Amino acid sequence: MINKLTIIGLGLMGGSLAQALKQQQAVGEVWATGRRSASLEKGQALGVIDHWTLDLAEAVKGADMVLVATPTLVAEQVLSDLAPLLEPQMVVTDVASVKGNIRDAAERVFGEVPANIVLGHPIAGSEQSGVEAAKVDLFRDHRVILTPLPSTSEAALNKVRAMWETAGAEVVAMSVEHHDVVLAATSHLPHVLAYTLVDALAANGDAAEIFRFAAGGFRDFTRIASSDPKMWHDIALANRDAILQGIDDFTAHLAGVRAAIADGDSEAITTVFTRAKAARDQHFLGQYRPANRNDKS
Ligand SMILES: NC(=O)C1=CN([C@@H]2O[C@H](COP(=O)(O)OP(=O)(O)OC[C@H]3O[C@@H](n4cnc5c(N)ncnc54)[C@H](O)[C@@H]3O)[C@@H](O)[C@H]2O)C=CC1
Ligand SMILES: O=C(O)C(=O)Cc1ccc(O)cc1
Repeated sequence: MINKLTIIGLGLMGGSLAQALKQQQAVGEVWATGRRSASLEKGQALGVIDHWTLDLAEAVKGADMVLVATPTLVAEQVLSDLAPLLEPQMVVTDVASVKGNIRDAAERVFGEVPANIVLGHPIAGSEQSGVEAAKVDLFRDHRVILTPLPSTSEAALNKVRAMWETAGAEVVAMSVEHHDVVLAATSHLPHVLAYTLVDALAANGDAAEIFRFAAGGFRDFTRIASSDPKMWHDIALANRDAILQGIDDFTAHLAGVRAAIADGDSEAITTVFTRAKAARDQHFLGQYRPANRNDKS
């Protein structure tokens, strides 16, 4: 049971968690704070939160759980704003899509990351944002990755784990480094590709004509290009090295496919397409689960 949950940055993530915890009667009161009153007022009107204030100190006073749910680069700043406000009972966690930059920011602020700060990332969401897009079951049957550090207390880790399990998620733990490499490949690179594909097509010729004749595949492939550009700007910079590696590996692979098409090399084209179909079908159609499979979306 959480007595007072404070959400810093009330949007899709924070709002959905608040709704899930309230539905399970697993939280006493939910407070939120942020830069502007509009989303906070909306959250209160929707019944997602009980109280709000623009004053960070008032918002977190007496809280036993603080959720940092701002865009990724803002979360770095929020951790340092929180430093003088930490109380012994308080557990602080976050939902940012990249973990290394926040861990590094916390080390700069605190020296060693305090035992009661548990970094985390729900692998669930959508291209929508804002508290009005919050969904009570957003995390149900999805994974949440926690990236505990040697300094993290077992009690704080268990409290964050229990919170996400109450929201219906399956919690897995991994290192910060592994998280950032895996998510660069499975989430960050696909978003970069979707944004770039749509931008390239829209810039090149008659965009309206292209979108008018787009089939379902184009819609499926590019849905995530409707995601919040500010959020993805932050992710691109926060996980720069792993994303650059992903772009380079992908570019080399694409060059191989380009060459096969240019050469009319049926065997090479068929090999790549067949291998990709088998890999995707095996994973998503559940025909087999690799022993080390440890992420799902
Ligand atoms: N949207 C998604 O599908 C997922 C998002 N995430 C991560 O969760 C975090 C939040 O994402 P969403 O809830 O989707 O975003 P959102 O845009 O719905 O909510 C973010 C909230 O933070 C507030 N905010 C912005 N700057 C602030 C500041 N300086 N101080 C206080 N509040 C501030 C915004 O006003 C907004 O209310 C991001 O770090 C994102 O990378 C993680 C998993 C999935
Ligand atoms: O919209 C989608 O399909 C997503 O991929 C949502 C998402 C966005 C950011 C994350 O860090 C995790 C999940």
